[in-house]
Amino acid sequence: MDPFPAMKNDLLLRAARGEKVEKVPVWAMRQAGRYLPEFREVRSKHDFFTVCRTPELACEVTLQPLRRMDLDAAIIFSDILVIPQALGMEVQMVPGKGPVFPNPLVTPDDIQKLNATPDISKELGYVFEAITLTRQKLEGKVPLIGFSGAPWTLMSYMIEGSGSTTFSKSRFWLYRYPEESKKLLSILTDVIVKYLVGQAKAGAQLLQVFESHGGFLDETIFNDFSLFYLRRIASEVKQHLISEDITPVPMTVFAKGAHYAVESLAQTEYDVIGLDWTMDPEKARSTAQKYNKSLQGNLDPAALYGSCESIAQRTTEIVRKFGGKGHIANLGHGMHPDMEPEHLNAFVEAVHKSSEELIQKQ
Ligand SMILES: Cc1c2[nH]c(c1CCC(=O)O)Cc1[nH]c(c(CCC(=O)O)c1C)Cc1[nH]c(c(CCC(=O)O)c1C)Cc1[nH]c(c(C)c1CCC(=O)O)C2
Repeated sequence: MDPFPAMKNDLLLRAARGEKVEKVPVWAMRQAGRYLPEFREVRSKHDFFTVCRTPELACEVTLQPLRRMDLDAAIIFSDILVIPQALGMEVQMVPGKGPVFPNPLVTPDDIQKLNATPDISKELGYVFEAITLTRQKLEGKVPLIGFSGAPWTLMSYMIEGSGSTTFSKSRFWLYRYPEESKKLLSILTDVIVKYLVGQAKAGAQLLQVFESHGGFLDETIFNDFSLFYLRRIASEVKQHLISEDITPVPMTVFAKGAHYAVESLAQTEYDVIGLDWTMDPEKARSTAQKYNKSLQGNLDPAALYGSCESIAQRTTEIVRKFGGKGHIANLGHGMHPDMEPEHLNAFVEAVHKSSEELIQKQ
C-alpha cells in the first residue's frame, strides 16, 4: 500500500513515461531559490546547509514556489554537494562565490582519505526525512522529484574545490590519472545508487541526475568517464528497486552541454533526456522517438529577462517544437537570483495554454 496521499496531478509522471497528457507538465530547475523573497527570508535566518539538513526547513522552501505558481512538480530542496560531504569532505557555501571545498583532492592519494563506503541512512538520512515529510505536506498536489549530482560533476567539484571556467585541474586527472579517476568515479557511483534508491524509498517519484559539467568533455572522454557511470546509475537504481518489489520510478538525465550524447543517453535506461537551451528540440525529438524516450527542456533561462509577452511567444514556439507528447517543459538550466517570479509564472502559464491548444488539435 502506498503510504502517501493520492495524486491529484500526475502529468509529470505520465509525460516521463511517454503517456497521453492533456497538457505539458512544467517545472523549473532551481525553482526554489534566491529569486523568491520568501526564500531569502528563510536564508537570512539559516545558513544554506542548515536549510538542507533540517527537514522542516527543506520542506518549507520546496513548497514555496508551488504557492505562487501552477507548477506540475516539486523538487526536494538540497544540493548535489551533500554527497562529497557524506564522503567526509568539508563544503562551505560562500555568499557571492558559491560552493568552496577548503581541502580539495589534490593527488590520487587523497582518495584514500575519503570515507568511500559511508552509511547512507546515517549521513544522508536528513534528505530522506525531508522527502517523506514533503510528500505528506504536498497532499498529492504534484509529484516530488529527487536528485543527485552525477559522478563526473561531483568529482570535478571535489578536485577544483569550487566552480571553474576551465575545469583544468579535474580534466588533468582524466588524462594523467585515468585509472585513479575511474576508481573515484566508481566510488561516487556506488554511493549515488544507494542515495537515489533511498530517495525513491522515502517517497521521491522521479529521480534526476545532474551532469552539469558534461559539456566540458569531448565525446570519447565523455563516454568513458561520464556516460559509463550514468548508464550504471540508471540500471542499478532500477534493479535495486525491482529486487525490493518496488516499482522503479522514472529517471531523468541532464548532461548539460553534451550535444553529442543525446543519442547515446537515449540508449540507456533513463526515461527522460534533459536538454539545455543550446540543443535543438526537433533534432532531439527524432532521436528520442527512436528509443521511446521523453525529453525535458529547454527555454533559455535568460529568456525570463524579457517581457512576459516575449516569454509567452518563445515558450509557445518551444512547446510546438517538442510536439506535446513525451515532453516535460523546463528551462535549459536553473533560475538566476535576479529573475522575477512573475516572469517564471509567465513561462508556466504559456506552457499550459499553448500545449493544451496544441494537444486538442492533434
Ligand atoms: C552544479 C549544482 C550545484 N547544485 C545543484 C547543481 C546541479 C544543477 C546545476 O547545474 O545548476 C543542484 C541544486 N541546488 C539546489 C537545488 C534545489 C532544488 C531546486 O532546483 O529548486 C538543486 C537541484 C539549491 C541551491 N544550491 C545553491 C543555491 C543558492 C545558494 C544560497 O541559497 O545561498 C540553491 C538555492 C548553491 C549552489 N550549489 C551549487 C552551486 C554552483 C551553487 C551556487 C550557485 C549560486 O550561488 O547561484 C552546486
